[in-house]
Amino acid sequence: MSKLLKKPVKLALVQLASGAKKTKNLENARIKVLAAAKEGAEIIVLPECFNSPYGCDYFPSYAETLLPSPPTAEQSPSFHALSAIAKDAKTYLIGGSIPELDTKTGKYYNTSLTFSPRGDLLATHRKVHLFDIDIPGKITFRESEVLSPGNKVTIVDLPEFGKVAIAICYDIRFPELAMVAARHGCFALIYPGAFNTTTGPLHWKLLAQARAVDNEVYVALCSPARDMGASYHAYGHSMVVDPMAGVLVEAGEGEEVVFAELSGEKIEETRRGIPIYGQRRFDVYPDVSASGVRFEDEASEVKS
Ligand SMILES: O=C(O)CCC(=O)C(=O)O
Repeated sequence: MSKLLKKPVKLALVQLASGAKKTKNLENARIKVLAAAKEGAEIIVLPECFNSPYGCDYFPSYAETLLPSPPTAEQSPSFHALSAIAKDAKTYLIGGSIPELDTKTGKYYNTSLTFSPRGDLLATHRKVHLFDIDIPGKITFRESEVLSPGNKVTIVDLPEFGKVAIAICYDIRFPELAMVAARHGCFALIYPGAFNTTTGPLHWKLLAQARAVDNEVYVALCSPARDMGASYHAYGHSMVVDPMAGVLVEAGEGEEVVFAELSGEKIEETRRGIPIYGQRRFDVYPDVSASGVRFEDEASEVKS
């Protein structure tokens, strides 16, 4: 038996087409997740900002309150919808992300919620690295004008399988976060994400393969479907990459659900063949995963 992934698992990425109506997005997510569960998926992932259009202008009006946890249905319809979907699907559900307002501090976050097959909240990840870029003539985006960053690495134990790390979109550009998670025993790094038509073609697959090859783990990226009528054009191309950096599955641009089988043996085989885990030279450079890593949020109510 593999130490990292106790048994093979079928993962589904739901590349959802989200529009302006939150209730419709939640209902669509429900239909697609239940259908993926029927196909045998045991871990199902939704995209970044799956319940709203993506963009700084939308965060405040779509934001929901998650604390104190559990929130009421009025405070967070998405929390309750995701919990019910996971319970009805009887699968783990990594609920993409939603805009969150912490009413105590007045701060907004881009937040991912993970639920168990019984509908219990297992983890909350607030996007750690905010998407602030400026590529003249192409794309300027400043999440930090509205959002605040999260401040922890999020690792979730799925007892019958093993551990996964959850991070959001721009977080994938930071190899330290992935490295820390992988070195703490995750079999997969899962990123709900909404790249765009400028950086997507250049970096989406490259980053998925880079994080996989750096760490010899599975990497899964789940995007919204592309909507050319929206103000932000998501890249699509949700994908799962294996520990050897091979692309197992890649969606197109429209609404689609893709599946991949993950096995612990593939991780072991990769690490036997290219044994970097025993070859690191911490006498030459420091082990960044060894100390100073934060796994708990400062706000103690935010579940790790
Ligand atoms: O890193 C990129 O190019 C895109 C990131 C992004 O879209 C996001 O963080 O939402």
